[in-house]
Amino acid sequence: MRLVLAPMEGLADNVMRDALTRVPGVDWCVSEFIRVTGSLLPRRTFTRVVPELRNAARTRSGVPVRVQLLGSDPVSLADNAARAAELGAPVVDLNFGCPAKTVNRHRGGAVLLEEPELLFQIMSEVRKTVPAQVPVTAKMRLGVNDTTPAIAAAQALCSGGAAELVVHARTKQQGYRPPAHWEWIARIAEQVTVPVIANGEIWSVADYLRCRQVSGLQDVMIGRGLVARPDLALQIRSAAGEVALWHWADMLPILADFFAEVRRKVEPKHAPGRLKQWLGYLRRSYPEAESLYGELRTLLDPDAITARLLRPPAR
Ligand SMILES: Cc1cc2nc3c(=O)[nH]c(=O)nc-3n(C[C@H](O)[C@H](O)[C@H](O)COP(=O)(O)O)c2cc1C
Repeated sequence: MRLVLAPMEGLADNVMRDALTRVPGVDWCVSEFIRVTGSLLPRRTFTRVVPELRNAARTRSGVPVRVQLLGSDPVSLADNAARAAELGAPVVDLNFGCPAKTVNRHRGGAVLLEEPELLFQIMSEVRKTVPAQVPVTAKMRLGVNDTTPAIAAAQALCSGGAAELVVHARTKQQGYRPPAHWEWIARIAEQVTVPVIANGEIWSVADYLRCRQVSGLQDVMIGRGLVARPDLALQIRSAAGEVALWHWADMLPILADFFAEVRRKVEPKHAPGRLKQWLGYLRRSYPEAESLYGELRTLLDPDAITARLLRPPAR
């Protein structure tokens, strides 16, 4: 079983990846996408989005981080993929799932799913250019407005040389609206010869088990579910899958460190917002997060927030 932290631009940055991988259970992370628009990007662009490249492409807890690129031009994607590999990316991942309007308008992300020939060209050019020992993988949705392109897109990516596919089981039009259509992951997996990883709407062990049953796959990528429940991978790994192995008190030092890192790396005016963003997810899983989230409205002084996080729980 492989459990992966999903790439999430603006949410799972390196500070969040560091925090989430302090809880055991995640096999690897995928970086936020690096947008490739035609030129060879400077090395600093890669290390800005993926600072882990300076740490042998690992989070502080030693979990590998793969580098994700987004674009539509085969040659410049290939050149930038080769640069990512040269900088130490263990795997280069290509994003064919982004639904963002500006990205799609510039022919990137999910819209390319309707162009299997271009998908093939991109993947083969990138595969040809990146050193053979560095796998190239892809992340896709099921289509743009409907699922018609799903199988052809997956096959094109695999024929082009993708070593693995992550399938986010929704179309672009479905955005992030539940449910995720895991049955489509099974259909795709039947039609390709590379390993497939299931993705979409796994928030609990029960969701994982249902996804496994419907998709027929053990390996999953989890995004928002891990932000909301940082021990979800650990729970899934626990034999019964029902015991909470991580408690709210275990989260507090991680939250305090996360906030300290955010204060070091993010503009001060955005720092409390970042903590609030995470607490917004955590309160789905931990009732204790609710009061902290409520207090943040009045508690905008960063030192007070840190002190509050580290205060021993009331008896
Ligand atoms: C805030 C946010 C940002 C995202 N950014 C990316 C991204 O940079 N690259 C990518 O391939 N997918 C991105 N995604 C999609 C996720 O990787 C994942 O496919 C999606 O959230 C479904 O998984 P989940 O239900 O487990 O969250 C993003 C999702 C969210 C919510």
